Amino acid sequence: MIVRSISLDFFRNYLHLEAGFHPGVNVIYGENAQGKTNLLEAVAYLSTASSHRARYDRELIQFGVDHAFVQAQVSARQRDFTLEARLSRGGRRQLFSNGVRLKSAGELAGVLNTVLFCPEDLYLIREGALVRRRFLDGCISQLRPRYAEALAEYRRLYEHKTRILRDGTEKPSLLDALDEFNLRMAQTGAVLIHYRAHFVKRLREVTPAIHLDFSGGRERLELHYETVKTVTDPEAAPREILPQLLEHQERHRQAELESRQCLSGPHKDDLDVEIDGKSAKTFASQGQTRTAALSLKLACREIFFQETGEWPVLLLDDVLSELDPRRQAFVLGRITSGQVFITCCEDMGLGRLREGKTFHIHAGTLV
Ligand SMILES: Nc1ncnc2c1ncn2[C@@H]1O[C@H](COP(=O)(O)OP(=O)(O)OP(=O)(O)O)[C@@H](O)[C@H]1O
Repeated sequence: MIVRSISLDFFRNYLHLEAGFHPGVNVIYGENAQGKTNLLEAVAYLSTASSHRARYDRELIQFGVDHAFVQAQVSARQRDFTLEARLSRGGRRQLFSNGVRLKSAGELAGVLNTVLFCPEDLYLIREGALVRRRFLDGCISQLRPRYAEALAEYRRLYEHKTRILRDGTEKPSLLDALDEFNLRMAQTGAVLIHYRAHFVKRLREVTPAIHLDFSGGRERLELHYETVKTVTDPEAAPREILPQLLEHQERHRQAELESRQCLSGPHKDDLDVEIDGKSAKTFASQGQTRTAALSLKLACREIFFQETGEWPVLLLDDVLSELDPRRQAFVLGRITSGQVFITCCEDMGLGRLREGKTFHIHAGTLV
């Protein structure tokens, strides 16, 4: 899939931008705080309807303005699409594909897939479980619209149940709804566990070989999906997982009431990474955890290709300058096909690696 061009209005620090891209490598360089990441963020938004660094859509709208528009011409599945996002400070965002309003964000991923890689991702292994869950959720949501819907539903239920537990002591009648919320969370949670287990299975097929190659044949990487303890087979059908989740909830009922927190469910899942049989989070060096994080991201890109038959658009935001020359060479050697956007502070001559185009961004304009 290829983003042929983009047009931005009032998006972050861009008053108006029109840019045509190369199907190969697009290097975007400029000084700090000029709008390089904002441009990648706009491309990513058209595939996930979310931003890796904004909590709310309104953060993407230019200061002092009420609306922002992002539009791109995309080629995918041998067809051309015009994808558009209209953001509004007061109202709901609207998404369009070829002028037709989309019902859900998941429909964008049916056209455009992106894999974004930024310096924070280098801490994927070291940080808490939340970042690894986000990594899994981001990948699976793009591949499986049903997962994205279940995830959104689970988040809504989680927020609601948390409020019930928090306010239940002062207002005991709220607790009457607890059983209903437990059942719905277990039903939706079973779907999440099933999809996560299958995606981790794919990661286990692809990532170790990349990591072995990356570490010069020295390190063996293993991945384990960790979920609710009572689930015996996370790859099983959701209906088989459901009673096991209900059992876990029941066992933790009292503890949830006492702590006023949701303690049972896949919102505590983790992806455990081991290098040579030892937990990478606890024992691996900084270099090893970086290599493992890069391997996971590159594996994700390859799984997208296997699933869709097309390379997702790769967005490398400032990540190359964070890597030593050997890791830089490995990453660049691995991405010999598909469209890539690379941001950096100076023209590193990366465009010469493959055919491409170089853009100089200054103060939200193309120089
Ligand atoms: N909603 C907004 N409206 C206007 N400007 C914004 C908005 N959000 C962010 N900015 C500004 O956009 C500018 C550019 O941000 P961006 O993150 O794209 O920089 P960058 O070129 O990637 O820099 P760096 O190399 O430091 O990562 C910043 O100065 C920031 O203040």
